[in-house]
Amino acid sequence: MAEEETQVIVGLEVHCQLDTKSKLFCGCSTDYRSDGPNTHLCPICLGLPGAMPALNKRAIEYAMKVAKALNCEIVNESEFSRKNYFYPDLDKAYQITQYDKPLAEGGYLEIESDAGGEKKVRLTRIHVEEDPGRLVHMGNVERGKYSLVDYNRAGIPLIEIVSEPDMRSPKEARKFLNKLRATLEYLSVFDSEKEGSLRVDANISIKGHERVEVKNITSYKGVEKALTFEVTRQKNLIRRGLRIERETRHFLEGRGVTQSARSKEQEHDYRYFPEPDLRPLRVKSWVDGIVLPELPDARRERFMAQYGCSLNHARTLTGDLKLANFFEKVVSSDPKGLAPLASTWIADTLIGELNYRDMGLDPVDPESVAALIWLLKAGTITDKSGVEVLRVMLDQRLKKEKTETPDAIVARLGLTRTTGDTGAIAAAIEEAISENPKALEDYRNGEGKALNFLVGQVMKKTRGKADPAELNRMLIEALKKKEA
Ligand SMILES: Nc1ncnc2c1ncn2[C@@H]1O[C@H](COP(=O)(O)OP(=O)(O)OP(=O)(O)O)[C@@H](O)[C@H]1O
Ligand SMILES: [Mg+2]
Ligand SMILES: [Mg+2]
Repeated sequence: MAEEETQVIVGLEVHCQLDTKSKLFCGCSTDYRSDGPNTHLCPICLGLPGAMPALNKRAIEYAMKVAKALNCEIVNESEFSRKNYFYPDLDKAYQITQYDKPLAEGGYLEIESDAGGEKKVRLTRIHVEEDPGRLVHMGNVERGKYSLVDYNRAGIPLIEIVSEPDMRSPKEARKFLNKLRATLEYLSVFDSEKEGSLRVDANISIKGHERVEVKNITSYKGVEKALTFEVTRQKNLIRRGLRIERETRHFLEGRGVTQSARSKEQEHDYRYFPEPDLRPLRVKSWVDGIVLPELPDARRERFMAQYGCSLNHARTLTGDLKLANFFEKVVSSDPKGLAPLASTWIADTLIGELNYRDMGLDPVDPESVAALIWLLKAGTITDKSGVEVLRVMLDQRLKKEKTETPDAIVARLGLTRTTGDTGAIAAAIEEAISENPKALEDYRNGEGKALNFLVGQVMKKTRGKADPAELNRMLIEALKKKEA
């Protein structure tokens, strides 16, 4: 099939919990995760007869902050509606949401496109709604033995951000979500670390064919995986000349596959009508009073200008609020001097080592990393030893052992660079050459790889402490002598 015929089209509906103290229509605390199920309830969030909702002003301010940051237009008048459906996660049998008059329309979010460079993903709308309760299925969704329900989550403020179908691959969808998460965190309206704080319905089609909606994916990686699975499934059907059904599917996280769900409710099944207990919302005039903080794109530009970061490093560092703050703390004692080393060591090495350990940034203190960068900058240790020190630092934190300063680790492991100690290097070179006559021969026959191999051997013998430039120079000299 030609590429044009297999063009992937993705649009996302993203539900984000707003990090308010109390729920959207009552005073119940939203901080329920550490408490037992069904402990943060009142007649309003339970929807008992006669209970009257009262709108949380802070939630609307948060939603407007997001709308402004995403370049949306706040409408003159928006409205809450009741979306009626029967499902055990909804004890009052309707959800208060916004339907034909959402809070905000239009807007866009810029992401790094697959083709390279920035691209705008247009947004359709942002609306405010209450979260339903949480169902815990014992067994899987389709064939569970029974389900438990926790209404603590019922009534927590959500915004739903609906994108236009502007993404062209699962990877772009992942980029969109990462950028959105970063933006929400910079705005201090969202806590991505809270379980279930972001949930995605991912719509995907192949150009010219029906779209499929994969509902309620709860992880960023999950969205990319579910979409990747769908691309393969849909392309296979098309290749075999079969039709793609317009349907809703579930993502089975453990198996990495999607599965057809019961047929999707039609819009009229929801019997939407304006919520009679809430007045229309006229808040457009608040927009001018909303002051936005520095957002990820602006911070990225600043990191490049102020610290000389490469585009990729700046992207990585500012793509996460905590990481960006961490970087600025690390370089604070000498921004110009430390930034070049700190960019690579944090954006590449530290992130790599953290991911490898499935570890977050929280246990790592910027002071220790700054101390390590100073050692590297002063030339006290080699890059190779730097990695070793970093690994020890991370392992101590991961295993909750007593932590040592980088200097203490260098001293304990004897990692100080053996520069000037040419005797030790020369001895290691002699050893390496005599142990590897084949490499010597290959080198004589002009094989460049042999030199790299010998460098590695000498490095090993000096346990990475030798200055790489010095080592290289001395090794080539020694090899030349042997040739003569
Ligand atoms: N051809 C398409 N391929 C992939 N995604 C599409 C396509 N057309 C529309 N979409 C996306 O589908 C989503 C439609 O969401 P919307 O909430 O408007 O309707 P819905 O899915 O029918 O309703 P519900 O809120 O009940 O899920 C948007 O994110 C849009 O970008
Ligand atoms: Mg929707
Ligand atoms: Mg949808």
